[in-house]
Amino acid sequence: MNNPNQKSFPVSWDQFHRDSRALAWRLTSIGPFDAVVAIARGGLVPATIVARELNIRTVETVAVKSYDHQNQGGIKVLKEISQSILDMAKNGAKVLIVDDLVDTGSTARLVRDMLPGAHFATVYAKPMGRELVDTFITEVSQDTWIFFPWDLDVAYAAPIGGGTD
Ligand SMILES: O=P(O)(O)OC[C@H]1O[C@H](OP(=O)(O)OP(=O)(O)O)[C@H](O)[C@@H]1O
Ligand SMILES: O=c1[nH]c(=O)c2nc[nH]c2[nH]1
Ligand SMILES: [Mg+2]
Repeated sequence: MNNPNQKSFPVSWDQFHRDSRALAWRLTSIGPFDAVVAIARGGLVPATIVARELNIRTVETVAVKSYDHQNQGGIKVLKEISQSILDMAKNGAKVLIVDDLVDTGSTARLVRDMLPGAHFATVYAKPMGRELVDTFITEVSQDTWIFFPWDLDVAYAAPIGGGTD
């Protein structure tokens, strides 16, 4: 269930672009990478930005679903990593896995097992999953829900001091 004491961290498109670029900067000293694997859906946006900045043209997806809105359900792999990428990795290619965030770490654990030698990068990380990520940009507390720009709309905000404007 949604936790009423949960803090919220809304992220704008502009901020997400800047944070994803910062991730790309941090990865320049670790690469070069031969391929990117984006964890769909949330990892698609940062993976596109990172692949563009690092000039990586081979982009693969693995689709994992763990949450229905803010509720964590059973984790499901909806699309596996293609055999050609698994073969590349086995033959020594450097593969970068990208997701938007790591929370409990269950998605990261699952995908890391598919590509044990790959570098795992996320834009945001919560403490429970942080150890599973090789590179991330911003840590938020475990009781914070990150609202991504693709899940948001512009809406009226009541004045901080109460009442209406
Ligand atoms: O560390 P965890 O507790 O596993 O949570 C992190 C995962 O949860 C979200 O994906 P979600 O399953 O909501 O699917 P989506 O990417 O399609 O939004 C997010 O994009 C991460 O992939
Ligand atoms: O949009 C999201 N924000 C989060 O904080 C989160 N944690 C797991 N899955 C998540 N999705
Ligand atoms: Mg996801």
